[in-house]
Amino acid sequence: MPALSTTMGHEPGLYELLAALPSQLQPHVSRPEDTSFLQSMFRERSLHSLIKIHTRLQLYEEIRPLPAVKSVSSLVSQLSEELEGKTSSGDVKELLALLSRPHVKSLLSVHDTVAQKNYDPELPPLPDDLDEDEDSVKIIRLVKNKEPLGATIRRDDNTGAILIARIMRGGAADRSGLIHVGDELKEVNGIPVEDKKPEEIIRILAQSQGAITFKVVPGAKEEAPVKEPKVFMKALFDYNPLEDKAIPCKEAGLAFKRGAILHIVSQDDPTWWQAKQQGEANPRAGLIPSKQFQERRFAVRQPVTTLSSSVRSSTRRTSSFRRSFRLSRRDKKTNKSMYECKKSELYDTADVPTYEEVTLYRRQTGAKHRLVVLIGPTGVGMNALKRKLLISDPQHFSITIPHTSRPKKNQETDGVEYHFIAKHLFETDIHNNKFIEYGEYKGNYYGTSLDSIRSVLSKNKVCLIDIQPHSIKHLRTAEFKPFVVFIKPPPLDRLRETRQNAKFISSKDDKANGRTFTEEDFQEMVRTAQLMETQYGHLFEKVIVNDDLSAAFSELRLALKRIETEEHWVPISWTHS
Ligand SMILES: Nc1ncnc2c1ncn2[C@@H]1O[C@H](COP(=O)(O)OP(=O)(O)OP(=O)(O)O)[C@@H](O)[C@H]1O
Repeated sequence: MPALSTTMGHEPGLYELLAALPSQLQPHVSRPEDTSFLQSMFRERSLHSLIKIHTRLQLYEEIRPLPAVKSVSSLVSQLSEELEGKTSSGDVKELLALLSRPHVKSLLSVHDTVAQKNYDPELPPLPDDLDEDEDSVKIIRLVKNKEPLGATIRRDDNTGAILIARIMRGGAADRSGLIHVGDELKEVNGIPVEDKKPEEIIRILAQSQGAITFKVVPGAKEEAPVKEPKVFMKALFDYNPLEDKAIPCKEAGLAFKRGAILHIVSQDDPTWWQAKQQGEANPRAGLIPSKQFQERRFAVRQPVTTLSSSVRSSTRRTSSFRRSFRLSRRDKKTNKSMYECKKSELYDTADVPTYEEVTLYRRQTGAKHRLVVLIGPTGVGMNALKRKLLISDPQHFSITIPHTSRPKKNQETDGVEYHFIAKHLFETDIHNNKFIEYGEYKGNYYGTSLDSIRSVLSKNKVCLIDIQPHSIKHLRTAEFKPFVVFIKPPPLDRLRETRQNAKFISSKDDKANGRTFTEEDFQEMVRTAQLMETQYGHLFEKVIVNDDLSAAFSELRLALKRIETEEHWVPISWTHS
């Protein structure tokens, strides 16, 4: 192929690139006819001309020429008039002949249009014989690219008219500002829609490409310009409009995952809100089920399997290390009852995971830290992670001191290993809801009190606790602002590999009883983790898979650093106490 001309001199690189393109593209082109097509395309004179124009335009961008006069046509007609009487000179005759040529006249007129920036088309005058009573009809032309138009339609039950039901915020229809809710649709691309079903109209729209013409009768009241409300919701469930039978228009729906932050731009419709996903570039809002509607739908569904939330007894004593008291210590006798299916349990509608209103929050320097709550199946490594955090920075991290009603041993100090209190006082505290969790082991009570958490937080330290997931809701207050981290076991093969030498009970006290993990332990761990995630996943702000312990620790450390220093989303109710 001959080298392309580089005589323009401005962009030799571009010409060289064009010349080199066919050989560069060679490996990607399989058919010979495609190769010859490419070669002839790059040789094409019009392409070369386009490049020249492009280069010139770039030059103009830099110099930006300004017109000397705005109306050169009138100047020329003045000049022609003055020269009319002096036609004796041959030059004057030639000039007059030139100036009167249609091409030159058109060129001058184009110059004036550009100089005056007069680009608007001239509209024909309105006819004089307009019927005042006739509905004013608007003809609207929208250019449709790949994105949907962002409007939904419905048939009016009384009149049978096809009306615009919704305009999606930020969508093509909304951006045009020409179509409004309540407008009556008469025609699409010249096809009358009165006798058509909404689905048929949608099909016509979907099949149309490029410019679409609508004939509409404007609705009675124009929508007042709406200010986008600043409501942000955290999604507590996964949503896929394509699987939702109730949504009025699947294409208009917005899919999202649990944990997504949604900017709710319209709550006008009590059933279908409009929302945009925070942090996503798409300017068009999509339909999502409203909180109320989603709650109603969920309320009729029963959870298949739930982790029991009522087990309060038969627990083992926790280790001296584990001061944050936890009832899930695996005990062959009690384990079954803790995780069994409770089909009879009524689903608490307050727990229906739909949306939670959130706001951005940044911890002020010196303000109390958020309470760090680790959740996970027994044996997954919560203690190991807490221990690593404590060792990494003992001035910064701390754990709670549990209460017990058992007698103090000689080597123990009250308020160090435990707060030792009498049984009847323990029972009074249980009665007064002073414990976040408590249990009984060999006739003695053990428990973690809310005050023990407060005590750590008031020292301006990060308090680390691990609790049963059903206890989280009692801590979800402005006071504690819990940061809930789910410690998840890796897949079974990785559990077997990484826990070969690990002891089930990790504490010093229980070392004598420590044994290695069995296959049953691993399966139980994975199964429980799945149940926890299904039932309480919406409460987890962070999920860390504890495969390699050091990696899990680094991930946890980083997450904790972030919530201490960076802005992040928290429930709005936590910020105005
Ligand atoms: N990623 C890991 N790789 C290998 N061993 C691990 C890992 N994480 C934890 N372990 C080991 O597994 C055992 C159980 O861990 P740990 O006691 O921290 O679990 P836990 O979640 O606190 O359970 P429990 O609630 O029963 O106390 C310990 O011996 C610990 O050292």
